[in-house]
Amino acid sequence: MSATIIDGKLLAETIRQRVADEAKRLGITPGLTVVIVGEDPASQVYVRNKVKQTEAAGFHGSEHRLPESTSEANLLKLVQTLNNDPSVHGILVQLPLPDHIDPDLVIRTIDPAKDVDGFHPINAGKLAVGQDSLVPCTPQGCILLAKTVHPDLTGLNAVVLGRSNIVGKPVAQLLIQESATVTVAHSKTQDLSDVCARADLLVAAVGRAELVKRHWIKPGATVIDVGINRVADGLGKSRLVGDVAFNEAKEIAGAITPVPGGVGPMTIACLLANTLKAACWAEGKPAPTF
Ligand SMILES: Nc1nc2c(c(=O)[nH]1)N[C@@H](CN(C=O)c1ccc(C(=O)N[C@@H](CCC(=O)O)C(=O)O)cc1)CN2
Repeated sequence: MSATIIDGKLLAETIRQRVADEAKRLGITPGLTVVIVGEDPASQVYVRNKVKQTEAAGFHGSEHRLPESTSEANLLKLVQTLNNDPSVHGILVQLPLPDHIDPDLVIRTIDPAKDVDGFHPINAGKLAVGQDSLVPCTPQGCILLAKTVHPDLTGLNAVVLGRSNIVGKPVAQLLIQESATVTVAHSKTQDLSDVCARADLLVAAVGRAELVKRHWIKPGATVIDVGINRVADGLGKSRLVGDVAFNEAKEIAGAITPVPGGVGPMTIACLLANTLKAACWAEGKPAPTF
């Protein structure tokens, strides 16, 4: 039997609409500023889409496009300026940054109350101890997608494949908050495929194209594929694939997210939700949840 395909594009549209409606109801115009350094083509597209979708939600969106040669000091100065600008509720510095800039230092310089990526150590710490915080967007998206299949994640055996600060660790924290039983697996895990094959819910966030094969998946499991890997299609062009070998996985999984059209679109929808949350906090209004 073939798995249910979880439609991330559709859910992202629904979330974006709800976020826009809530902002209107609250009488708030959230402001998001996106900073990009350099010419990475994929980043250019993501930033364009972020600003476009921000404006489509009725928010104020702006961008700073800086040349590859921008010094770390100048980028930090810009972040400080944005920290001090009351019309900016959310600041996002697009990753990856050029090699001469330390991303951790940049992230630590963003005011945690405006850190709509949720990457600042203060926000990561709050998430770890279960305090309300700005939560990283892709992990939030993973949970919302998983909940379309399992509205209650309590007691599910969840395996998170990947341990990055941006996806793996926060997804694991969110799943713990949802009372799932969580295993974090990674490239050094022994019997990796067997560990994954015990999961009722498998979140693949390892950044390796089509690593997860059919026999890594428990029959009927829900598979959330975070990977976005560009590979050659053999015809001189390229195509996007996830961390899961989708065609074989969908024959055994109960439900699965596609790539593209799964987790990716949820990242920007959750970014708008975080921007509204930051704006509500700044204006002393209760922040809605989605
Ligand atoms: N500061 C940040 N940098 C980066 C983040 C992030 O959350 N914050 N995440 C990724 C890139 N990213 C957002 O920035 C992102 C990636 C993918 C998508 C998306 O919608 N993907 C589509 C396919 C798009 C395509 O054709 O290339 C999909 O999966 O359907 C949105 C946002 C790294 N940097």
